[in-house]
Amino acid sequence: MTSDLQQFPQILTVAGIDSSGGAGINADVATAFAHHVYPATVVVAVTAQNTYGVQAATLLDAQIIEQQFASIADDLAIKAVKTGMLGDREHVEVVAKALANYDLGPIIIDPVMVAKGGSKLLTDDAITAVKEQLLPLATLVTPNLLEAQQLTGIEIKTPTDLVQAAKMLQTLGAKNVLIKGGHGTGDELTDYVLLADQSEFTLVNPRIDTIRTHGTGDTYAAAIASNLALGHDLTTAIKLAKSYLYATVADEIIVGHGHGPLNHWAKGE
Ligand SMILES: Nc1ncnc2c1ncn2[C@@H]1O[C@H](COP(=O)(O)OP(=O)(O)OP(=O)(O)O)[C@@H](O)[C@H]1O
Ligand SMILES: Cc1ncc(CO)c(N)n1
Repeated sequence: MTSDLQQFPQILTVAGIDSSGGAGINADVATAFAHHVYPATVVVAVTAQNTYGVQAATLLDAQIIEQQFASIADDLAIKAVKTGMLGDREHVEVVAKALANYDLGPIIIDPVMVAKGGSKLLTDDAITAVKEQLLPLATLVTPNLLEAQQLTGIEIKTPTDLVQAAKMLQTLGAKNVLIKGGHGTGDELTDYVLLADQSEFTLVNPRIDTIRTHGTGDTYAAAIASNLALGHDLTTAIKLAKSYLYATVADEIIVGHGHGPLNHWAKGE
């Protein structure tokens, strides 16, 4: 369905719900609202988790996932979409098929594999499906260091390895690549970006001394999607998202006893 009305900027997040509210769809929705962007959601998984870790997870039936996409596509005007926790091979395939079927704008693939407490959010046999079916659709893929290693088979120890891995992700079909450095060691964290035109840049920030980093990856990708929906180009969208993310980590709120959630009020706009 189309409309001539000037529609409010809308994004879609395709991911899992976090019962403790800090990661997954919950983080994406908070991020979108903080950007004055409207978030629609396709729920793939429901998790029982808290700031200590993930206690249980259930994946929804393919049929209701397909219907959520259809319902949204029939009515809303989605300007950018991001994926997060997809769970297993079957669900990666269902989501890839839907993303290929509907025009939802730029596609940001956050290839979520492991939660902060160490629980697996994607089965090992799904990694091939991510490579073969999701990466070719990706406007941007946003792996952390471990995910980049899993997807490329390249052990990332040096800056040269990082560039190699990013190039490999492009060879696998992702147009633009952002490898996040949150799992790096040292006082500075470096994200590496390789764009479709082969230009590159890094984003460097001091490591904030906090354990309250639940949902950083989700928030980053959702902020990029929100900025794209607002009309920013990809480079600007990434830089603004990084600045938003940094503020949400720096100005911590105390929720729970472990890896607590981010402060989505930090920018206060
Ligand atoms: N302690 C910290 N201080 C400042 N920035 C951080 C910190 N931890 C993570 N970040 C930033 O958060 C972003 C996401 O990093 P990370 O590599 O941890 O992603 P992720 O593993 O996908 O996150 P998640 O565990 O939420 O899935 C990076 O840009 C990183 O620099
Ligand atoms: C539902 C969900 N998605 C993603 C992550 C990773 O941040 C998490 N912990 N939980």
